[in-house]
Amino acid sequence: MSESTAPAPARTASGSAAPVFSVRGLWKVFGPRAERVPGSEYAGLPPAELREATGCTAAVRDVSFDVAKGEVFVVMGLSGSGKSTLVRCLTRLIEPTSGTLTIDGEDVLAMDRGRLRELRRHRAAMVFQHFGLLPHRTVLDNVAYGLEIQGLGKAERRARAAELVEKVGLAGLEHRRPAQLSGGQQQRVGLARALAVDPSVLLFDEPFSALDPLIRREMQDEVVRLHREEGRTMVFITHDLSEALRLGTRIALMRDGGIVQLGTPEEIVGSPADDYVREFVRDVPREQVLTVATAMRPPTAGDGETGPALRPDATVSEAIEAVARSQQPTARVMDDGRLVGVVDHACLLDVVAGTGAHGVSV
Ligand SMILES: Nc1ncnc2c1ncn2[C@@H]1O[C@H](COP(=O)(O)OP(=O)(O)OP(=O)(O)O)[C@@H](O)[C@H]1O
Repeated sequence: MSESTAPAPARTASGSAAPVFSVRGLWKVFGPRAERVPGSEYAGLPPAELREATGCTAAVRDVSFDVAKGEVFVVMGLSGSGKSTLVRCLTRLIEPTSGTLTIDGEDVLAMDRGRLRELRRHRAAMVFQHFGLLPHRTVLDNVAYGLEIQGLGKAERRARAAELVEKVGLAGLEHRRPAQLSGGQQQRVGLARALAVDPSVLLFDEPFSALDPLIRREMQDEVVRLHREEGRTMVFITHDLSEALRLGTRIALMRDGGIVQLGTPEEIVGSPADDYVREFVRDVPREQVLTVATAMRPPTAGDGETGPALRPDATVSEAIEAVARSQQPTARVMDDGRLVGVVDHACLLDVVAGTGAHGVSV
């Protein structure tokens, strides 16, 4: 069966556990007397008019969401939509203008400097596009660095660092220096270093955008694998839709500082919230994102005896392959041994053509 483009790593039902981050009515306004903008008559103005009237830019505009424990929460949008500002607000690398923000139930806006340092070092580690590696240190020592500032003894931190170097696929390169590594390998060191402090959430700021496409794909697989193995919570910024669809448990699509849609890849592609989102996802191969649970029809008499069996979260593309291989007219969608629906040629083609109830009608 072919690999799905959205490899569903531990898709936690959002809201089922206490969220890691909880954000409500968050604003970040840059410019003179920024604090007068949220909640005022200026708040609803389009960006150009807001700038004209106040000299301010609302980089983040009244945003609310939860990041569920164990999910990969992707923040996606075009350049300038507010992604970096939003994610930097989460650890107050940028100070929000207004709103509320908690991590594991603790008020981030009330944290003093010491507590904030602790938050950034141990609880919410950031992986940047420019890896910020120490050039004179070896791979192993770069990874151990995060543990050094945590106060771990030398033997212990080298042992832990060696484990992580192995985990991100760099075994054998421990003693190289960053300049002796490729971009992808350097990014793996950055990843291992962030993992070293065992944070409750990893924040990625466009970490792979400088990598060439093949290496980028490899690094995405690495993130999926790490997420699958560890179930670690991740917030991942990207402007690349296919990366978002591949990695995201849920995607927040930003435009002009606001979130225009927040949903699973399947929801974003299958039910775009407005014309902007519809245009954004227009070229996505829907059959690789939509699942048979969305495409199926109820079983009728006679269905259910033949045809290949599929899980409800199998993609339509996997279903097409299964039906084609079996040369049966339908596939059965089975959940826990129970027949929950059937996909036939018409259901599958509707998704590909975007003509069914669940396709993106244009
Ligand atoms: N320090 C600042 N002062 C004034 N305006 C800023 C500042 N930082 C960001 N902005 C503005 O806020 C908006 C959002 O910027 P931000 O960098 O968050 O977007 P982004 O989606 O991360 O973009 P990119 O993908 O290009 O990194 C932009 O209009 C930007 O010009």
